[in-house]
Amino acid sequence: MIIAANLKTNLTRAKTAQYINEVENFLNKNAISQEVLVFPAPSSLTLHVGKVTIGAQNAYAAQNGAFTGEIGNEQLEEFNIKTILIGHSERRHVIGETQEEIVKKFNFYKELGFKIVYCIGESLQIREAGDKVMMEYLYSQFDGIDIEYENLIVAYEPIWAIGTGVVPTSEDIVSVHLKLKEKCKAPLLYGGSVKVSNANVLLGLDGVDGVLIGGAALIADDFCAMVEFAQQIENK
Ligand SMILES: O=C(CO)COP(=O)(O)O
Repeated sequence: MIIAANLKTNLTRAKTAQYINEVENFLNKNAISQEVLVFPAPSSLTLHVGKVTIGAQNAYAAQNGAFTGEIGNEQLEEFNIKTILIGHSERRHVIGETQEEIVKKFNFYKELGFKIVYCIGESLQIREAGDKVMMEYLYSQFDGIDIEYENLIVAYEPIWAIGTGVVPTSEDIVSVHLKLKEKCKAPLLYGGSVKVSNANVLLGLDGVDGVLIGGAALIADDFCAMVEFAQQIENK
C-alpha cells in the first residue's frame, strides 16, 4: 500500500529534516514494504536517498522562467524530486486553481515522467445532492486527465472530511472507491481526517490502496504507526 504524508504549510526546514530522518530510520529498522511518500513544504524540499520518497506539494508547469513566487521543474531537479501532488482541494478551492490549470500542470509533469498523486473530492453540498450528482462531479475532475497514465495515483479526499475530524462511513468510502475504480484503474488513496485511531479500519477497506494524511502525519511517530498498520494488514 501507499502511505503518504502531506505536511502542507507546516514544519521548518530543520524539523522536516528531522521528520524525514525519523521516518527513514523506522522503515529501515522494521520490515516495511509499503510505499511511503512525504510531501514537505516547498522551503523544506531536499535531496533524500532512501526508502522515503520526497514529493512536491505543488510546482508550476514550467522548467523555469518569470513566474514570481513559483518553483518549476528546475528547482525540483536539484533535489531529484520526481513525485508531485496535483489538484489538491486546497489548490482548487483555497488558491483557486482551475481544472484547466490543473490539466496543464498534470500534462507537464506527466511528460517529465513524474509520479503524480492526483487529488479529487467533493464538497458537502455536492455530497448532499446525492450519489449520482456526487459521482458525476468526481468524474468531472478527471476531465482532461490521462487516467491511464502509468505513474498515476489518485487520492479521493472528500473536502468536508479534510481537517474536520469527520470521516465518511466505511460503506460510503468503499462505495465511492469502487465506483471510481470502475473508471480509473490507478492506485486509489483515501484522504480526509485519517489518524492513528481510524487508519487501521480505513486501510482495510475494499478499494482503498493507501491513505493521504494531513494533520495526523505531522508527528513522525504517528505517521510511522499508520505505516505499520498498513504493513500488518498486508502481512495477513
Ligand atoms: O488534505 C489532506 C491530505 O492531503 C487531508 O488532511 P487531514 O488529514 O488533515 O484531514
